[in-house]
Amino acid sequence: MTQPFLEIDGLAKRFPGSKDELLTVFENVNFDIQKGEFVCIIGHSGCGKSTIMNVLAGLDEPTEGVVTMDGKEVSGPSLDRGVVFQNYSLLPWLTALKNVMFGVKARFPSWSKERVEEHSYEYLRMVGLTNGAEHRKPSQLSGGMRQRVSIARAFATQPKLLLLDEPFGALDALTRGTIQDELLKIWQDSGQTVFMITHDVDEAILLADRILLMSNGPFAEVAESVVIDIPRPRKRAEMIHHPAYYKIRNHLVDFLSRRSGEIAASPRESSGGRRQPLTVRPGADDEKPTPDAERVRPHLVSLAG
Ligand SMILES: Nc1ncnc2c1ncn2[C@@H]1O[C@H](COP(=O)(O)OP(=O)(O)OP(=O)(O)O)[C@@H](O)[C@H]1O
Repeated sequence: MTQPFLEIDGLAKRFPGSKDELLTVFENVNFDIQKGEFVCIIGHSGCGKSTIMNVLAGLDEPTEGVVTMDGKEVSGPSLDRGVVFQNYSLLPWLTALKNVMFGVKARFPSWSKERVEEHSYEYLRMVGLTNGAEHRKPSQLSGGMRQRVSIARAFATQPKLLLLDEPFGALDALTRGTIQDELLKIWQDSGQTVFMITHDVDEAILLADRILLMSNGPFAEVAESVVIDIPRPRKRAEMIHHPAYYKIRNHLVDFLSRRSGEIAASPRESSGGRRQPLTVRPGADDEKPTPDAERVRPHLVSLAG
């Protein structure tokens, strides 16, 4: 078997807690991502999604475990990994265009200024920011516009791995839909690998090949890897009629509303082995009608064996 593009092996993160105790946010987190995959991660607030993303970005170190990308251990940030945070992280003294150009110049140092500008402008156009907004500084833009600049900057640098931390949270529904479509186009054309945090199950089903589900913290785990068996290209309006759609959706909602807490409350295994998430295909068992959510029996396949 070929080595996965991204390997997360035995990851744990502990912070100093109250008194002398350590707060274990998550531990024994193991999963792989193949080259070109689009993977979303969902879990309740505080389970450690952003911490995992920061470790993948090389911006934070795990307490235990290793992340390997393209066969090399991740240690520190790299232009091969582009990050879009919830809080934009733009350079306040530069215009929107110059913010994007800054990233592009660093990524492609041999390009001429004209090429850098043209390329940056193209990505700002994709996110709908070329009507004068490109010459404004972040303080002169709305929150949603700033977020679009930061999305354009990450996409324009064409990293091998795109890390997106709730990138569309601040956008109105219409803009969000447009940028989701652009993201899918860019991803499909570029063969980039995407890892994205979202709280929106419909967004995750629309975008992802697989959705990782995290149980509640502390001691959170990546419990399941849900395969989205809905063919591409996916269109919002048509996708909801696909037989797999509500089975997947029910499965995700059931996990978030019930099982994420049950897993957290159950005794932890102390086997010490590399615990892989269960691969679940709720959409694969579509021969029998399933009239209500409670009766959906996902087809479970364990990767652990
Ligand atoms: N520097 C830190 N020091 C102490 N605790 C921290 C630190 N950073 C994060 N935490 C704790 O780690 C836990 C996980 O935080 P993280 O931001 O990764 O969660 P999340 O799943 O991304 O949450 P959200 O969905 O709300 O963004 C939280 O309990 C948080 O308080």
